[in-house]
Amino acid sequence: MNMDQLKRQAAARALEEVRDGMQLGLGTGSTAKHFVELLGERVRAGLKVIGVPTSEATRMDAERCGVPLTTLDDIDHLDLTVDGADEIDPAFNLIKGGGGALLREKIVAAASDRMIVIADDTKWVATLGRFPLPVEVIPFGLGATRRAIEKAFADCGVSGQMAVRKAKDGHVFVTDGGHWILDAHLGRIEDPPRLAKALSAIPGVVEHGLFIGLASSVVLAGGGGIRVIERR
Ligand SMILES: O=C[C@H](O)[C@H](O)[C@H](O)COP(=O)(O)O
Repeated sequence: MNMDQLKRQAAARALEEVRDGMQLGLGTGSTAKHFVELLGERVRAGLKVIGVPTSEATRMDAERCGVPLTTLDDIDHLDLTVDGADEIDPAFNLIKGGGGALLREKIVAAASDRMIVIADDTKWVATLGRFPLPVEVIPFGLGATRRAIEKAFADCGVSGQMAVRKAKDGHVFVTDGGHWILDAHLGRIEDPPRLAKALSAIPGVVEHGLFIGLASSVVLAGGGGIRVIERR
């Protein structure tokens, strides 16, 4: 089974948790895209749900698949968010934002009663940090913000190169919110909650890709089958 089939399997398992009438957060990325497609099939077969997309890309996918959409201004909570991740550790800390959607993803996950993370099992790691940590920043004052981030890294005992993310065309990648992303190559993040707190305190940082205390369960698809792990 190839990686894409594993991602679809994880998405299909998460779909089993969806009930009629649910208000859903719809994640972003290649794994979440499978979930939106499978959800669309169920909607076309009569399932009644409404979704809040975490990116313009997901909004377009959901519209294409016939999933009805709303916003967090029009509903007061979400029952369940299903989203992918770039890394997941045993404490259910996540790195997200490889696709640049971390800000809306975090807003949606935080507004949700439950978050199911769907992934192939290569995303499950002992320690976060091999995947570069995305930090979404305001372009204004970037030099000062960068120095503040470096100081936060040093205070938290991590270090590594940071680079402004580029799009495929070589131009700076701009998020759905009009911001830029610094990708920090840290290698190991020993204390993700501490680093998350330090980054959140920096004025030019809009959001960062450390998701702490948001995931309720993880669905991992691998060669040996599906594993569902619940947060204790
Ligand atoms: O911004 C992107 C999201 O955080 C994705 O959920 C994450 O990058 C995982 O994406 P994929 O399922 O494509 O590996």
